[in-house]
Amino acid sequence: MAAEQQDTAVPAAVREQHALLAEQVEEHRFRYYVSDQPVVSDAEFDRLLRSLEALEEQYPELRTPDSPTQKVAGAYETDFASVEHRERMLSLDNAFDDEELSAWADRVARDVGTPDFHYLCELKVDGLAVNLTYEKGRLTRAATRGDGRTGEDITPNVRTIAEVPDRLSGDRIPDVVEIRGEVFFPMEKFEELNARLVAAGDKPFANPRNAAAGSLRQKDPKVTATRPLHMVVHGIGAREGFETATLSQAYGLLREWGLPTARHNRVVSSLAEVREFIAHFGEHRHSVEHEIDGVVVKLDEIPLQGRLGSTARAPRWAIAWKYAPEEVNTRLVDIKVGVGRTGRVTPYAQVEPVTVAGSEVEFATLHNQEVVKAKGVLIGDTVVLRKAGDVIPEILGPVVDLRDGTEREFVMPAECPECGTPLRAMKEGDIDLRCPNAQTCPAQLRERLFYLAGRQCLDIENFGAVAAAALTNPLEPAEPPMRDEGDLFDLTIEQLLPIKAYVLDADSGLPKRDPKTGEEKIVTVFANQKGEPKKNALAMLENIAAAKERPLARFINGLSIRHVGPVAAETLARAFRSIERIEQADEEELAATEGVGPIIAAAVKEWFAVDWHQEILRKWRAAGVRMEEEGAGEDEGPRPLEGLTVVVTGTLQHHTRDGAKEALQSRGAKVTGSVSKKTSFVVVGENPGSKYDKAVQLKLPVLDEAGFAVLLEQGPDAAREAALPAEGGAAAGAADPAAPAAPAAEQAG
Ligand SMILES: NC(=O)c1ccc[n+]([C@@H]2O[C@H](COP(=O)([O-])OP(=O)(O)OC[C@H]3O[C@@H](n4cnc5c(N)ncnc54)[C@H](O)[C@@H]3O)[C@@H](O)[C@H]2O)c1
Ligand SMILES: [Zn+2]
Repeated sequence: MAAEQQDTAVPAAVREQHALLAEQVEEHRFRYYVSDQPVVSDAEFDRLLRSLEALEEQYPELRTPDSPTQKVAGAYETDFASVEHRERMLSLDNAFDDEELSAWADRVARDVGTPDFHYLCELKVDGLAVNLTYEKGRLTRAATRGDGRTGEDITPNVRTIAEVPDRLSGDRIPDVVEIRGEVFFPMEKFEELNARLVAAGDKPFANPRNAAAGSLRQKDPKVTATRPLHMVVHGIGAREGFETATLSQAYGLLREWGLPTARHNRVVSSLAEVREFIAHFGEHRHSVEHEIDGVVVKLDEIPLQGRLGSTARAPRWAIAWKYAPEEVNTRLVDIKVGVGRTGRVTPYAQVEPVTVAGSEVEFATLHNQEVVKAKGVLIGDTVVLRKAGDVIPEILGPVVDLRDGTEREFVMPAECPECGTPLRAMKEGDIDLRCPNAQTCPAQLRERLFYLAGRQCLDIENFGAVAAAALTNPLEPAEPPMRDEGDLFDLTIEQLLPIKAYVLDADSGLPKRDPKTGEEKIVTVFANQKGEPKKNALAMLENIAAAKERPLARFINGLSIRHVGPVAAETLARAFRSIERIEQADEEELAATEGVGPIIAAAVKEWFAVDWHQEILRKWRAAGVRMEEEGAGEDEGPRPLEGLTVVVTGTLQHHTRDGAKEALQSRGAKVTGSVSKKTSFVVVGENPGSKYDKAVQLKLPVLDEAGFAVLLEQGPDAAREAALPAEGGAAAGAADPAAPAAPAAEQAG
């Protein structure tokens, strides 16, 4: 069959198709290797190259030596002097699935002629290949790969990379050695670079790989020196005066000489272990210090590598396993803004839907207006979109070379898109703009409620985004059943039945339209066609009632107090045990609570100072919500230590730290982590730290374990008598009944 085809002439149409494809591939390579500004994603490029290969598979006549499939890309006239590599720099063959990987392994096993060989697994660094020549231990030349025989002389540029030693150190330095490696640009520095370029009126880069290439291939090495470039070594070329049995041993020597070898290499003896390595780094792709686009598997034994040899473009003893691409090119259709539950207004990108890393993406985060500017993206641009694992998709940068002049800059709106209130920064220096209309802005209200009902807070099943929107901002009736979250526990089925709302698209949040009439779809949200309650409406009400019993921390988290998330909520609940006591605590007490601090303390105080927030709590209480921890109510007996603030430090004999805390709290005392002049007592065990010194300095009553027992059993007055004599001449102060820690004086009211 194949033989027959070889004999038939290649049809003219196929020849033309081949020529067109070849030209496209060459053009993309030029943009990629020379301009550092590719216009298609790597995946798209790989597809083109593969279709070219497929054509040549079918019509082998087309596979001439000058076909792009037969060359290491990169023989171009550039601004750099050309230099010849002593030994060719090759590309790598790819495996895109397990079949291709095991086919390669089979070939290796067949051709090495011995069962005794090892695989060296390495990460495939996403950067650009560089060849370093060391002569008698001195770096004499650095070059790009070029076409594999001749590259560009970038020696002064490479010298600016801190990790690249000018002189090799240690013993056994060879007369000549070519070191191959990858220069990369760290992802976390990328946005900063583009911001600088855009501010200076220069072209931003589309992704870190292009930034690495563009930064290294600067005419002026001083510019290169300002870029945070790094290098990882992944191979050796020509060498005189040293030889090792395996590549992994060679890496060991390279490391001794001071070269930046890879940290994650592994030598294994079976394909199963290779697969494990591939799977492991597929999962932990982002825990590596550079971007990776795959794994390179090599035969470790150098003499066996020689036995397998190379094709015109790649060694037969190595293969590159490619991970699914995380970057795709797509069009930035629009930049919109969304309003969050604390009023923060954030721009986000709407792109032409694309599939990346296995899921369809239509939206990407842009954080804030400064980020939009820093990225240098315009509405209408082709952009590089990245989806790294489970992280929300982000836009890396624009493909500037595809602009046609119709692109426009994003302008942050001055008003809230949902309620029209002028936006502002809440504090001087805040980048984020907020809608200050916290109480009635439909977006904030909806988002707050959605959060309050969500998993982390009251966990009310059947109460999702649709219900939150329908209850606060329905089409009908005119008066919504919920003016704010205060009405949550008063909802009745009668209120729910008449509610009508748009059917919203889950992704865009916009009303869905009837495909035939083009009209927006409207539904009664909680009633069926007969006007009877839907099952999930009844379930929702039941779940709301049950949510009254949720732990205090869940309620605190659900209040959407700025800076108070689940962790701070948990801390506050544990320290104060009821909403009421949090409210009564003054700012300093709050701030002195371990895990709280001044920012949260101020935000909590601010929240309670707002009238309509108070109204929410009043309504909830009226509906029977307690918002306190078990045992924190009035019915728990006397609270002899009410109003005292106590610090415990050091190790106690008869109490664990938690036990001591519990004993104090159950008697009404507050236990804090830091000593201040408001502290009533400092309980000191063995090996106390600086808290003890501070207590002495502030002349506070200090209790040892016996004194602590007195405090628990007989109360503060007796404990003050039992306090340790203060050190260093302060004795009078500690014994003074007017010492600064009198509990009555510090009660906040
Ligand atoms: N977007 C575009 O327009 C465009 C154009 C041309 C090429 N490309 C992309 O460039 C790549 C093709 O380039 P290629 O021919 O250099 O092949 P390749 O990048 O797939 O593999 C060869 C290269 O991998 C590098 N490498 C990284 N880690 C390595 C390691 N541990 N061991 C050995 N080598 C390692 C080496 O520099 C080597 O030259 C593809 O990803 C392709 O999509 C994209
Ligand atoms: Zn608003």
